Amino acid sequence: MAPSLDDESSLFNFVVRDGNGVKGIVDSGISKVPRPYIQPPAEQINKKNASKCEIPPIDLSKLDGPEHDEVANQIVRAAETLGFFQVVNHGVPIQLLDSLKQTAHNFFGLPAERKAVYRKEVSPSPLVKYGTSFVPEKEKALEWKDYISMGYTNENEALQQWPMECRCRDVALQYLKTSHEMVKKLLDVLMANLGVELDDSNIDAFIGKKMVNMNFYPTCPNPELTVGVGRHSDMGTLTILLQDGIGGLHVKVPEIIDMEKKEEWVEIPRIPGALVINIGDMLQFQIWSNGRYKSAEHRVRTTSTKSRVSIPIFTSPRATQKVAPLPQVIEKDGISHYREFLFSDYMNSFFGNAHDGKKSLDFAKIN
Ligand SMILES: O=C(O)CCC(=O)C(=O)O
Ligand SMILES: [Fe+2]
Repeated sequence: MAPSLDDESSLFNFVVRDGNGVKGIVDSGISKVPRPYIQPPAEQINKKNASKCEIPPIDLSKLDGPEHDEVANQIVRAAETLGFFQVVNHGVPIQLLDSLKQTAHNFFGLPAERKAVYRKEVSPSPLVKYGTSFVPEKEKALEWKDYISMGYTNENEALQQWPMECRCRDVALQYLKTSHEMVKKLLDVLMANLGVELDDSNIDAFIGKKMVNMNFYPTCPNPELTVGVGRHSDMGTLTILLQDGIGGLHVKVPEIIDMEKKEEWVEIPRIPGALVINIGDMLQFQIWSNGRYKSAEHRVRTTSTKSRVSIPIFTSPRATQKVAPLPQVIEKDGISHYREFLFSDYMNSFFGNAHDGKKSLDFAKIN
């Protein structure tokens, strides 16, 4: 039944509690966004303001050849400046990227009751969660996004617990497997630059946990008033993101001395076959690198023309991992900008609050 969009508590129940999501609102045939989705003016995104981020994609296949050092430098430089870059020839089959996008559209196209069984409160698995917005109970304005997330620590668990609906489990597992070598290579380069050698004994401390999300941003009648995702940085180590041809991922150029457009929002261009890589808070490495690598603030604009999907893999330490700036880095810097903490405490703080730019890092900052 169509919700009464004027009554905010019945709208909330329809979207969040009953699992209809934003998709349900759009399917009910609205011509303007309901009030709870209208962002305060400071958070609204003016499309005309965002210029394209012109940095060319990095060819990862060259890491294995004579141009290794040059490519490694490009990766380090990107991590130290924008905190975002794109890669091509990354080893994930292009056909699989197409299947992932199609699967995401198929899954969110299912009737609400088939998706609602994975809502956190009723999900048959603690690894699998279907939801909408980010932390709807805490947000002043809701985000125009539905998602399903699938946590991964080992293959058996994933095979048994991930949803088989629309082949979600199979394509997401393939995505994880075929991207693992690339993640290792990127981490290897970024760690080597900090003086840390990555091997089988320490890699889990950095990427022992992974999560594949499928994000769905339905068409929005008033893109200028809403956000798909509000300003945030990712909390983990490295994020690998597949976006489609719609666009709308905006990144804030950090306040650093030698880059044009600082403090401005730039849009990450859509490059067919490319994957977007970004640095998360841990890696900001911010923490492990003592702030040398940047976990950039980003957000997503909605559009009125077509629904958009994106499929990130979030890599992070396991919940029980202690995290602090690396001794090799402290020795060089002579000062530590972050205290030691348990990763589960950082996660609780991150998921316990609405998106608020880079405030998440305050949890660990030493002032
Ligand atoms: O959809 C996108 O392009 C980005 C999504 C994002 O930032 C996130 O899920 O953390
Ligand atoms: Fe993000």
